[in-house]
Amino acid sequence: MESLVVPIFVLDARCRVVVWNRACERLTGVPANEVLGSSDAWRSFYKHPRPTLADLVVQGRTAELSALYDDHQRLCDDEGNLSAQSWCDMPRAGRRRYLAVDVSPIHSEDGTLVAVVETLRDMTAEKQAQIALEQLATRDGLTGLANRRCFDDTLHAEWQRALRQGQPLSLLMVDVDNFKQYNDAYGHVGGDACLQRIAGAVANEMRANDLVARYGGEEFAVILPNQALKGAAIVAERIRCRVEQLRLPNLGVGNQCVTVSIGAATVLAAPDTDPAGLIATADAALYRAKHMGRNRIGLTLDAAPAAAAGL
Ligand SMILES: Nc1nc2c(ncn2[C@@H]2O[C@H](COP(=O)(O)OP(=O)(O)OP(=O)(O)O)[C@@H](O)[C@H]2O)c(=O)[nH]1
Repeated sequence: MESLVVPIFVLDARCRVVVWNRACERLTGVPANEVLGSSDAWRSFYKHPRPTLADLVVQGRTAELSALYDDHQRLCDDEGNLSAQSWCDMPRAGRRRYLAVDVSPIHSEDGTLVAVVETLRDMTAEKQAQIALEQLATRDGLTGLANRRCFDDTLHAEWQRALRQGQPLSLLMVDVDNFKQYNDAYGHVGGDACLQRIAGAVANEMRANDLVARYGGEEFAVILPNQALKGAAIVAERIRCRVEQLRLPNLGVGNQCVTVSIGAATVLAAPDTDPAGLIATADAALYRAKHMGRNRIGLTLDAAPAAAAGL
């Protein structure tokens, strides 16, 4: 076990470390003589007290697996072997690592647990690649906001939730004013930088449950779950002000600064309606805001959904 290339440690039936091989020393940065005999294996992996997978098995606390690991499974041989994955702080190695760990209990002939062997695999590179792929699939490359696909999926999910819970759902469509002129004055690269500043300003106004996405081109969409039209209008006004306060000059339009127009709509989801209707209502409100001179908020004029949302 000592010279195996796979990092391994073993706990006895009182959670004391009885084996800590060289590969485990290399992975954790903790020499064997510091941990052998102690019940502190966790310190090599985590900043704050919590059991290792081997501790959980020794202590019969496997009910806590879901709370402590991103993912876990019982291996199919059904001899009590478990596998789990999570991020570990690795305080002594000085770098966070994503570890996949397997544990195998060892029993005496009479069935008494005598030790638990834990093997570790460093899956950091694979996990980072997976996160990067997920980012690519859901993020807009220019602004880092959620992309259109993520917006569509989230709106659908929030719609279903609003339907189940009978709560209002609001949507803002945010469109940069006179952006063609901006591009003409500053070039496409300048236009891109402007979109990034606006994306940052919009994202700053959001709460944890809201989603801000790049809907396309110079248009952003904001999903506000469980938000009535009055609240949506307040958020919209904050976004409008925030962008105005960036004071990004738009030389293409005289002395004006870059501004946005926003269409806001709210519905109470019902089985005979769909998210496309909410988008259309917010789009119509945006169109009115543009028509009335830009740099303003358009609220839904659709009496039916407004009334249904208790507004
Ligand atoms: N730089 C840059 N420009 C973009 C991008 N996507 C769309 N645009 C530009 O955004 C401009 C949108 O122009 P219009 O649809 O006429 O809208 P507008 O000039 O903002 O006018 P209003 O919306 O009526 O205020 C076009 O010139 C597009 O080329 C992008 O990713 N980067």
